[in-house]
Amino acid sequence: MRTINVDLGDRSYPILIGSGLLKDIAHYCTEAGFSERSPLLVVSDTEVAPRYLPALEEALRSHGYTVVSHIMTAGEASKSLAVYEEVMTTAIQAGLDRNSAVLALGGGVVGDLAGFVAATYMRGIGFLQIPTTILAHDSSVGGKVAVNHPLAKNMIGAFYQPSMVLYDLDTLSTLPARQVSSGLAEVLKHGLLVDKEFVYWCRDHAEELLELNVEALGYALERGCAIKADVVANDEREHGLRAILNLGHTIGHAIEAVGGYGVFLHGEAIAIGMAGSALLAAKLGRDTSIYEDTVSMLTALSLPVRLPSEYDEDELMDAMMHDKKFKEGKMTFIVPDSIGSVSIVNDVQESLVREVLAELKKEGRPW
Ligand SMILES: NC(=O)c1ccc[n+]([C@@H]2O[C@H](COP(=O)([O-])OP(=O)(O)OC[C@H]3O[C@@H](n4cnc5c(N)ncnc54)[C@H](O)[C@@H]3O)[C@@H](O)[C@H]2O)c1
Ligand SMILES: O=C(O)C(=O)C[C@@H](O)[C@H](O)[C@H](O)COP(=O)(O)O
Ligand SMILES: [Zn+2]
Repeated sequence: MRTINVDLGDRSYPILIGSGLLKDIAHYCTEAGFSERSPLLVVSDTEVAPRYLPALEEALRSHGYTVVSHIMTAGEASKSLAVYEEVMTTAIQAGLDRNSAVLALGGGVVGDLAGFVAATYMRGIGFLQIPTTILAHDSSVGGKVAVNHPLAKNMIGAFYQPSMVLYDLDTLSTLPARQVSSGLAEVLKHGLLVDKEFVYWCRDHAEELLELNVEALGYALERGCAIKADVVANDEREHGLRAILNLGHTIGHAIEAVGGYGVFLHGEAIAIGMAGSALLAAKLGRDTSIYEDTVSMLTALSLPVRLPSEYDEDELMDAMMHDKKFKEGKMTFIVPDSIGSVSIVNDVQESLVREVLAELKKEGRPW
């Protein structure tokens, strides 16, 4: 088993990555301090629950826990205030109390929504993340929990750390290929931020990663989680450094909101956004090889790097004005300086962003 600690003082917690962890769920709940006298709420979705929920419930009940489960429709469209209210109704009807906990069994959609329920039910109860997608190595760590507003991603949320992240690699074997690539976009992102060697390792092991080779995947998730944990430990509430985790997200979130949630998967939208950030880097005087390398690595992971022509640039610009880094009338972008190093650039000219969007729609090299 691989263990990474998220170092946040009295809110520190471990990320456990390994095979077969779910059968010991009751042990981990006890370790997290969850009481057997208060009901637990498991939140999952219609793809994950049939595969992994019955065994999880049984393992908890056989150790004396009372469990109630809420199964939401799979997909990004469920990350909404309406579904949040439905889960809250389940929690209230099941009699969850202040010593209860929410267990998020699923990908980032389940984790973000269930975490927001945990953060707000009776002003905060216990929370355990059980990620089942590659992408969720990112979403389960760091405590950003939220639901979407139709006009902007993750607009309604909180910072609320889990007590533990329990990453059972066995669950990843049932992921569809498109979800594998989407998750690898955020793995690559973590490398692009701070670790050039890891980026090239990802490129060299792209095939193994896409085939879900357990050794390669275990290492990639451990490295991705470790990079994220380190950034979060240094700037939990995004006063500065943490903004780098948003590489590709200014454009990516706009694509998700404008196209409709779930049309492009989160990792796919972020892949196009990272290609856009690399184009912006070139416009700001960085080496064009950053764009070439970024695009070739995204392509190796079967990720999109082009924006479909029907995406309206005015609508995308409007959506970007709702980005959380749009402050005091200024657009901030995370811009690569080289592979494995980025800067936070404030006050990016709107005209440059429009040029990037136009070029993202074109086939072939922009120069
Ligand atoms: N909180 C954060 O810091 C953070 C970080 C990154 C992304 N996010 C959010 O995460 C979300 C995307 O996460 P995601 O890609 O995991 O999406 P997701 O939760 O929708 O999961 C993707 C799809 O895979 C299915 N699935 C999940 N596990 C499976 C398994 N083991 N086998 C078969 N199918 C499985 C799901 O049912 C879903 O259809 C976005 O909403 C994004 O904004 C949050
Ligand atoms: O944890 C972070 O910080 C991130 O930015 C990670 C992102 O991958 C993630 O998509 C996050 O939800 C975006 O946050 P937001 O504050 O831009 O909504
Ligand atoms: Zn993301």
